[in-house]
Amino acid sequence: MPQIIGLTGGIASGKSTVANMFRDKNIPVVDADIVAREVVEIGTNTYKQLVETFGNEILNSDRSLNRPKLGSIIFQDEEKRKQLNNIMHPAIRSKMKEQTKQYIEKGHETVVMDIPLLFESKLTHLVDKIVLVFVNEKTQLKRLMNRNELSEKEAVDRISSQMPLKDKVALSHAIIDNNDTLSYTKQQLEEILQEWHIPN
Ligand SMILES: CC(C)(COP(=O)(O)OP(=O)(O)OC[C@H]1O[C@@H](n2cnc3c(N)ncnc32)[C@H](O)[C@@H]1O)[C@@H](O)C(=O)NCCC(=O)NCCS
Ligand SMILES: Nc1ncnc2c1ncn2[C@@H]1O[C@H](COP(=O)(O)OP(=O)(O)OP(=O)(O)O)[C@@H](O)[C@H]1O
Repeated sequence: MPQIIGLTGGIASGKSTVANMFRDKNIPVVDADIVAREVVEIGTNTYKQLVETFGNEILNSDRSLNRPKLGSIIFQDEEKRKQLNNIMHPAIRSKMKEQTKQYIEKGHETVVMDIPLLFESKLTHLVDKIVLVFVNEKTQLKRLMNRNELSEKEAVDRISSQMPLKDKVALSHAIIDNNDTLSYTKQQLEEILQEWHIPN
């Protein structure tokens, strides 16, 4: 039986970093953030619904989606975030399921679904096992501000839009502590794969 691993965490906790470690082991990853970009390409249904709901102000001059602008709207307004989620999540979910199915049909025994909002969006039924990438609040804030060049307020807004990472711990089957070096993170991943009898 193929095994689907759900990879989750909080914003800037290190999911993409760990996802790349899976890819290095030839375990394919279906990434919700990448799929979320595909479903809003100009002309898609999702794109049209977003423009209808949020107006032309969320577009760049070439009519592509202005991501920082949309982010600044939805991360500080729960109602607007819900509207965005209602428009985008069904499309993201069905495309992710399709991509996962394709990897399994190609013969992969293990596929990773990287889903930041796995718990918030109640998607745990899509996966067999859950790996949580964990960082403490201080590290999370610092890495998010550095990576996205956000002010402290903007970064705190983004972190607060998700379930607190510490509440995700008890809901996960394995935890990777990513506060430390990348080699320590990789070592923990290898231990989990061994414990779950996943060849790597
Ligand atoms: C608002 C958008 C355009 C901002 O784009 P931006 O390039 O700044 O961020 P990016 O897409 O790289 O997302 C970064 C992280 O933000 C967090 N995040 C994104 N969307 C949401 C959301 N609706 N609620 C809570 N956290 C979110 C996730 O941890 C994600 O990994 C973008 O995040 C988006 O399209 N969000 C809606 C789709 C979604 O919910 N994606 C999350 C995975 S299902
Ligand atoms: N162990 C580590 N040591 C130092 N920096 C790290 C470590 N792990 C990740 N980072 C850095 O922290 C930032 C966040 O990591 P990453 O992009 O992997 O997180 P993410 O969970 O995928 O984020 P998002 O939810 O926003 O997609 C990146 O700039 C990354 O280079």
